Amino acid sequence: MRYISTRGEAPALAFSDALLAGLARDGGLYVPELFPTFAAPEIARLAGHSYDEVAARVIAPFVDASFPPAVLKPMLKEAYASFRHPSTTPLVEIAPNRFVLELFHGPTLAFKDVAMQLLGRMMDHVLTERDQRATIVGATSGDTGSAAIEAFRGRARTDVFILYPAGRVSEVQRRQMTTVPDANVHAIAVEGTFDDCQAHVKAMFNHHAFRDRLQLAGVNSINWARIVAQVVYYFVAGVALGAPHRPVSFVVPTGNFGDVLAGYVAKRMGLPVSRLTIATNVNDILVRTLGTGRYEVTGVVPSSSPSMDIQVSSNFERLLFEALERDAGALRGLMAALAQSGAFSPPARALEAIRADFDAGRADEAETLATIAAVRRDCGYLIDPHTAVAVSVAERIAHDPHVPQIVLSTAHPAKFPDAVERACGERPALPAHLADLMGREERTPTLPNDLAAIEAYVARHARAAEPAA
Ligand SMILES: Cc1ncc(COP(=O)(O)O)c(C=O)c1O
Ligand SMILES: N[C@@H](CCOP(=O)(O)O)C(=O)O
Repeated sequence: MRYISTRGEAPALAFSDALLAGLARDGGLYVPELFPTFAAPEIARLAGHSYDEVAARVIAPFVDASFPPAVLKPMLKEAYASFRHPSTTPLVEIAPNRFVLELFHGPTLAFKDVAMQLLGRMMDHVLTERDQRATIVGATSGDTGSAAIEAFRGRARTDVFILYPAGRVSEVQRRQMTTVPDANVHAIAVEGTFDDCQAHVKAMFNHHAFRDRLQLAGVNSINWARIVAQVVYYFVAGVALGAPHRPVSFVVPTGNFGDVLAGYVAKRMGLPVSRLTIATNVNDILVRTLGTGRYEVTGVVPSSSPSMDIQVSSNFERLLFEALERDAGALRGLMAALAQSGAFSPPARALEAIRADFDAGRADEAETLATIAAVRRDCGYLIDPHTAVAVSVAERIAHDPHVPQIVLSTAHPAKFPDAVERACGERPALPAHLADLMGREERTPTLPNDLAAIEAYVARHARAAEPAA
């Protein structure tokens, strides 16, 4: 399997090279040359296997010679051994034929751990094979950062620099990043929004001299390995609820579009997915795009689901590439319009292709908080604000009641105790391994919203230019 850039002007790479490359050198995102497919009997045979066994089968067609089964299988076993639930990603029925897929049983209490626990091991493996170091730069609206820090802390071959928007993540999220004492970890507060942080990360990749000198690598969902690891739980949940013998649908709390894109990939691989519903908070650029046909960036509005306070939805580019029938020139045109005027209008046939697979809905603040309260009252079940956005949309979107509807639960409620308490009067406690989080010492520089200042900081603290130990 080779990986090509959505912008069509970067060299095609093998999996391990795409894993370390992050953003393609033409500014695009890597995608597989083609989507591997599973026939219905192969999908049926996934039933009854553990999470890591299913992962080994789903991921195998995407990787290269660095990850033969003898490497990949134990790596997956070890990655998911850190999850606190024996099923890794269990399903809970909250209404007839409506299920919550709990993705937050990993070490940092968000769905990002599912991919990041694997990505950390994969990168370390390739860097060791090549006797290389890397400087990881990432942007976070709260959860990618802590998951990446947890996955890479203390690793000899990597330094991790995470940019987060100052004052725009929850206190638990911030402390999960800023209280990690390992010397290779740098959690940096940036005086801007998540979109600013993500733009700085992409700009560092597009600054080729800087990128090469520091041996930059990416752990955001610009990294294809993140997407692949997330495809697994769509198969796990779908098969548990009757696929391939019957279709299932998914409702996905969405910001940067990595998670719901993984659902689309699962569908392209043969999982019978009837609908993929994009659920957003008031930062609803994707809902507006599907509704009006115009992708138009407006200002970010802070919400009680801060991880989804995103306007520039990075992975939408991968979907557009597919919807444009992989016409990289056409995609470059849309991305140039976005860079120039903050907006573009996909051609009608691309929009039609997107609407054939996706629905979209949004939940405002009142709806989100009311949903937390209602689910607690009616089901005795506590959900976080991101999950609540999706449950709220799931309840309102047109849907075939015979098709199981799976709502992705992307974070543990204890990551957002203030919002949950405001909604239902109950303050969820952190699990035992984080019980003393609020008392731990923080370490976090604040930098201006300025690329040069951020690059200077990274260059001063990264060890990548030194020879590997
Ligand atoms: C808790 C939570 N829910 C939902 C999302 C949105 O996921 P994505 O960015 O993959 O669309 C995020 C951020 O990625 C998140 O941290
Ligand atoms: N919501 C995310 C934003 C970054 O998304 P990613 O999937 O591209 O890493 C976060 O919590 O940081």
